[in-house]
Amino acid sequence: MFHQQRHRFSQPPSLRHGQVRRLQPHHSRFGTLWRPLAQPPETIHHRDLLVDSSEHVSKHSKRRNQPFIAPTVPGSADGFAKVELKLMFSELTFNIITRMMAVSSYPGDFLPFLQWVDYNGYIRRIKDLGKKTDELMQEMIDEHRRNKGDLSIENTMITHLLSLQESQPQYYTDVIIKGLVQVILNAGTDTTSLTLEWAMANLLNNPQVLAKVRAELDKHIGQEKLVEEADVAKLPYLQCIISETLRLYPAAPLLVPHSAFEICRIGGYEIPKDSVLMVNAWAIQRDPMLWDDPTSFKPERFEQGKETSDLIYKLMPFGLGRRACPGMVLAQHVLGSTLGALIQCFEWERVSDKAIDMTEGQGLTMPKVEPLEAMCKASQLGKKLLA
Ligand code: HEM
Repeated sequence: MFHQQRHRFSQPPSLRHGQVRRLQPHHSRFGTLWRPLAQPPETIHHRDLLVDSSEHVSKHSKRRNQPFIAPTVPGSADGFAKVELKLMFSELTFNIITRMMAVSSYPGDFLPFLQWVDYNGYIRRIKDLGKKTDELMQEMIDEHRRNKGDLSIENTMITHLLSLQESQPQYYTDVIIKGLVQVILNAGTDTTSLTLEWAMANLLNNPQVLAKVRAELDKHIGQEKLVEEADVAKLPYLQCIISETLRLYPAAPLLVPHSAFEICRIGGYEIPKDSVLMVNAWAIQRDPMLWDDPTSFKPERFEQGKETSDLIYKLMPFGLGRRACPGMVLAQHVLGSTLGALIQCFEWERVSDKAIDMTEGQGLTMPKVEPLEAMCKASQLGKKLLA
């Protein structure tokens, strides 16, 4: 019997790029926060995150007292349960980014903003939402100001920006800080959650790949402990799956527009000064001149020793050069540990025998037209953690 419920989960913030530290819960007036352990082993411990998610409430004040939500999928301990992954991944990445910026989690306040597409009253709605978003971000800043010196917020992005405001008040105004917060939110959430969705869709359509990565996880991590961020380095096939997903489904298929400061030559073409240049990474990453069997999902192509020459010029999901994505390392940590944990904790199947529809939708980022749903059943470790 399938359980048709929707579930959500989230994780703690990854820390600054490349920095991986173990977190411990700290109960403060902001709710349950996660702070680095005084003594590393330098890793985030997912087991610490498994806390009750049943109290997901919409009131802003109440949500603040809520701990992190973990991958709890009711029904999955007894058999296969249906789960909508798109929503889960959106909340997960949104929580990670907001916690990195401000510790608290604000998905309910922002989700309407992410879902504003509507035919009627478009401009008015955008203005209203812009105002609400601005108020919410101003509140994040004011709250940090009121609680200056509080250890629980000492390492958030907003705290660092406010300290820059003290030394350079003309530049780091509240408006600039809100702009930076907004940029990170926009750039970091959708991209990561869409990539997770594409990766899971590919795994569900390629059960042999899923079986192979499960074997890798069993061999290197086992069912006694949950995969941690630091373990991802020991899981080359999982990393190949992430590369292959980003090759076929780059979240920003045209990267972002670049402008030429000077005349330059690219691929034999002269690019006039001030031209706006769009790079079609999607096409380059599927170019039959560059890749064997380019449209097939084959993580093996990235296995050691293969595809090393010129890889940097033909695989560019994070862009290249000095304006390349600054969130790349963070994204890779989140993608690796989230996919690893999902594969370790659950068996996965499609909702029907039909292959998952991989049609790409439109947008600044590249969504999957059909939001991904799947059936999952808790593994031995999953059951233990959910118990
Ligand atoms: C799978 C996840 C992600 C993908 C595929 C991705 C991809 C990209 C791409 C293609 C660009 C433009 C690069 C260029 O101009 O050539 C970009 C820029 C950017 N990304 Fe990401 N990104 C991801 C995750 C993140 C995360 C997690 C963050 C932050 C927490 C982030 C923050 C940014 C920022 C701030 C920029 C603008 C950089 C600039 O203009 O100098 N991204 N990203």
